[in-house]
Amino acid sequence: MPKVLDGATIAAEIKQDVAEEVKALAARGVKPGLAVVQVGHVPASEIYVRNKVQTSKELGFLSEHITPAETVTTEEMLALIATLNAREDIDGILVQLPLPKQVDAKVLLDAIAPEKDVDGFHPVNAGRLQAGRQALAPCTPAGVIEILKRSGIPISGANAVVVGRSDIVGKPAAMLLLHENATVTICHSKTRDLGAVTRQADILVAAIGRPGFITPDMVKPGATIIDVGINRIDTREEFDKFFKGNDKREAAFAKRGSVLVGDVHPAAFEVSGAYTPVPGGVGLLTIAMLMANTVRAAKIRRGM
Ligand SMILES: Nc1nc(=O)c2c([nH]1)NC[C@@H]1CN(c3ccc(C(=O)N[C@@H](CCC(=O)O)C(=O)O)cc3)C=[N+]21
Repeated sequence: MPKVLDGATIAAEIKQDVAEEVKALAARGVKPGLAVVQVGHVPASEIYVRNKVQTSKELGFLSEHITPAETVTTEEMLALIATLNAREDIDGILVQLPLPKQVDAKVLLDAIAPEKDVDGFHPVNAGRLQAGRQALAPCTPAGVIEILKRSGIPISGANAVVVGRSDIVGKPAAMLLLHENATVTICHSKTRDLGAVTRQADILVAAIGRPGFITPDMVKPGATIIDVGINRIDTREEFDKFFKGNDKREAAFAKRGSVLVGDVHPAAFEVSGAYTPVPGGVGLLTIAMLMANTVRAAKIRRGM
């Protein structure tokens, strides 16, 4: 039976560590400050943002939830970011994605002061990460490394295969794995004979954004699978592709009319030695690492 790498347990450990650091900072008169900017009402953003704001409050941060209207302009957003950049009490700025189409997301993300960029999306942080300098790394890939380390899965010397090359997940995950001395391969939609490559993986990171894309034949028996995908399934046909005969998921589907599935087909997990479930895996780590990044940003920026 494969081992389930429980995101909730590991996230709780990280948050415990962050809480200790917050206590030590408080003794020195410092409170980490996080500003979460949420534009308009993207249904998917509601849960995530609520979770981020709530967690930062629980940990004793100064927490600000800023909610510009759906109709906000790029100029207005730039003015907001300039204000947050200048504020002494704010250590981290997060602009929740996606943004409405009249707002130029790239221009905005590039305007966030790199030392306050707790998402690790700024090109300066991407460059620092790749150059092996002190950097704020993107939260999801940082969470992937934490899961592996805290679960005692050896990274050094392992064959790590990352499927997906996004700037937010795939690329930085590959870089972080490389820094941990894995032998890293990045695959994508043009990769020839993808299964032959993924079957070499001791650590398989799935960050494609397509439900159940990784099938059992693509997995080396005993491999560790980290499933980064979060896809909502809301038709019976799709449901049956992944969860036919699964009573627990059936109940969830009946209750809410939808369920989440990762980028890995549930049957592929059965071939693995250990895997992160969806939900309850990497997503929870993303939030915990945002908290860790904010404390780190506070310490660096305040010279501590
Ligand atoms: N600037 C920015 N930074 C982000 O980090 C960012 C973003 N924009 N836009 C959207 C994505 C998505 N994201 C998630 C965070 C937590 C869960 C999470 O907690 N998931 C839980 C619950 C999932 C559920 O029940 O819906 C789980 O996987 O178990 C998922 C996804 C952060 N993102």
